[in-house]
Amino acid sequence: MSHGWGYGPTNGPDTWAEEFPVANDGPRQSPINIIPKEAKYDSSLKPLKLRYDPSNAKGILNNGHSFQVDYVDDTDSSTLTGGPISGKYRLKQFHFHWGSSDDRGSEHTVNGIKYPCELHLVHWNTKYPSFGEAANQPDGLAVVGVFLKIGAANPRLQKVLDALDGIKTKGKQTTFSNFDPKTLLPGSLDYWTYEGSLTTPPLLESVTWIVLKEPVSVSATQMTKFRNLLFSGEGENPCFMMDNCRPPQPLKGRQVRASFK
Ligand SMILES: N/C(=N\S(N)(=O)=O)N1CCCC1
Ligand SMILES: [Zn+2]
Repeated sequence: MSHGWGYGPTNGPDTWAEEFPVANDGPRQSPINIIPKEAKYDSSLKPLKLRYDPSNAKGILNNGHSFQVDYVDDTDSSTLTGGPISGKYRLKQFHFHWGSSDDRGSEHTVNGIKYPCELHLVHWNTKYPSFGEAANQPDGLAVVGVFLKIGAANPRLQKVLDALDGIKTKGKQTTFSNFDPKTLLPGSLDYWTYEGSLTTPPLLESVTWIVLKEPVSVSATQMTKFRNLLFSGEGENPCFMMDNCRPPQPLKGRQVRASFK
């Protein structure tokens, strides 16, 4: 039975370096703790431009580590441009990380504060022929991170949450169509940005991180729906999906820039 990486006591983030040495040795690992007072305002940073075609949504999958909503990425109809990046990056998928309780779950932290959940919108640089190729390049990926904060129920999340009953166990997927992830974003697109990595194995150091300053709301009841997913597959011992978050990693001299004063 393959052991495989995960978030448990025997295969969690502290063990990943055994198979993926970059976990400990890499100069640009993610996530990080963002200290706003140490971020440098950069007036050359452009506004983010996110243009998504809702009809590109194609499915929702429980991948055993999180769940993801996948997008058709064979044209430039759903893209990220502007911000800290050059050129055009195509939306590949979005997914979330969350905790076992409302006091933790995000991967990035702000002044050491953890949010209960963090949304990641994963994009790849169209100067490369595919996501797989781009993921191995230092400027290959751009991930927009959005914090979710406990408050009023977020109606924009509901369509995603209502689909989770159909993908309870690892490997399950269903169709998921007509969804614009722009609706999940906060009113302000102010952001912090730094050069980092995937936060899961293979931890490739190919991500330009764009972390939005303003969180969006999620209710405690909505959070329970995330935690009702299973890491485990059908017929396996059930293991509820929660705390699927890597802790902040050493900054190793990196500069975090801010798009706002
Ligand atoms: N770790 C990842 N994204 S993340 N958590 O760094 O945004 N991914 C692994 C394969 C596709 C995206
Ligand atoms: Zn992620």
